[in-house]
Amino acid sequence: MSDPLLSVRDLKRHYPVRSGILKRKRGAVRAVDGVSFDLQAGETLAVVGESGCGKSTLAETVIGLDEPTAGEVLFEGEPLAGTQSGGVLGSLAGGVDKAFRRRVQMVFQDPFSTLNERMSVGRIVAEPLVIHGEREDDRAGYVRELLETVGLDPDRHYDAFPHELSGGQRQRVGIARALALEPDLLVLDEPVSALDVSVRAGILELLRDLQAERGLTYLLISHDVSVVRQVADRVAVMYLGEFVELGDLGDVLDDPAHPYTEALLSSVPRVCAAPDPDDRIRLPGSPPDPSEPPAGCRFHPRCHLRERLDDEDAARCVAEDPALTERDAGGEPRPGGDGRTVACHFRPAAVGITDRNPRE
Ligand SMILES: Nc1ncnc2c1ncn2[C@@H]1O[C@H](COP(=O)(O)OP(=O)(O)OP(=O)(O)O)[C@@H](O)[C@H]1O
Repeated sequence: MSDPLLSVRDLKRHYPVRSGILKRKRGAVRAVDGVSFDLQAGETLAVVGESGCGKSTLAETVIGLDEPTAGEVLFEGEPLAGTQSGGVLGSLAGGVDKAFRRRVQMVFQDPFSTLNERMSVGRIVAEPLVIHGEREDDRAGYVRELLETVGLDPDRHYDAFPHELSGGQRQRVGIARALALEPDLLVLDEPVSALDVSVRAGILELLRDLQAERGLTYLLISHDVSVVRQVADRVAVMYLGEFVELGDLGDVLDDPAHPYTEALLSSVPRVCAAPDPDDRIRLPGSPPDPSEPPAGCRFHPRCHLRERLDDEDAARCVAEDPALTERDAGGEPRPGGDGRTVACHFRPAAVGITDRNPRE
């Protein structure tokens, strides 16, 4: 396998919590707290998790919109300034970073707030070209081509303003703008969650077609497992700033190995049938405060599996922070390979649990 397009190593983004007149630092919100992954060219990795688990912070830190507290981001094997070996992000100066800024673009969640209402569609899509001094000779013609590529009508939409467009059309404008500099990697932050259900399928189909035609690589951020299922090749499940499971789409979604993944999925309707309410795993309470994550496994206070462990094993969940370790498809530890990784000390089979649902 060739080198990954993007590698993220132990990335952290902590926001200081300050209080008092002197605004002294009292602690830190650990929004992203030691995340690592590789992204191969042409693949889609989805990051899924509940609201507040750190997905958007991860996306923004990876793309350089936010400054990492620690860790490293490598693009085609080269570390970026602003991550561990490069110093402060404000000085994005090196050649790698200039290239990175062109080759990595973001599609934002809300096409209603991210398009400049005072600019025409043609100007919005051309803006990255203007900033980078690109295609001065035939900018308008190229922008018209881009509009066609994303399913808009250049004759109708080039001179239109955002308020004249539907939500789906606005998101198509956002995608055209992101494509203008011919990037390799698109970071898609909840690309359809602000849209009506009826237009979501069209946008997801467009993203799939663009990937097939242009060989694009996607980092998809979503809280919606049904969206992830339609687009992703691999899935990372995020909880309280950490990845708890990472693996191929089918492995993770059809046979989750981490109890949090099980709980997250048990509330999601399958394609044909809604889940039987009695089969759901109920996640008690809400996620803990990310400025004071629980000791040991961060999921342990809400874990349905832990309730079924004997005292000695249950104490391990509180005492030890499990690392993401390699497992085989059945969730058992294995020596090496590039399969799925899971951060949990236990597998139900290993502790004699066959029915993981704690209802009875
Ligand atoms: N600028 C900031 N200052 C302080 N805390 C922040 C800041 N941005 C995010 N946070 C906190 O970091 C944690 C992760 O937030 P983030 O927005 O990344 O989560 P998310 O999974 O994308 O959630 P959502 O889908 O609701 O946006 C949250 O507890 C949030 O309150």
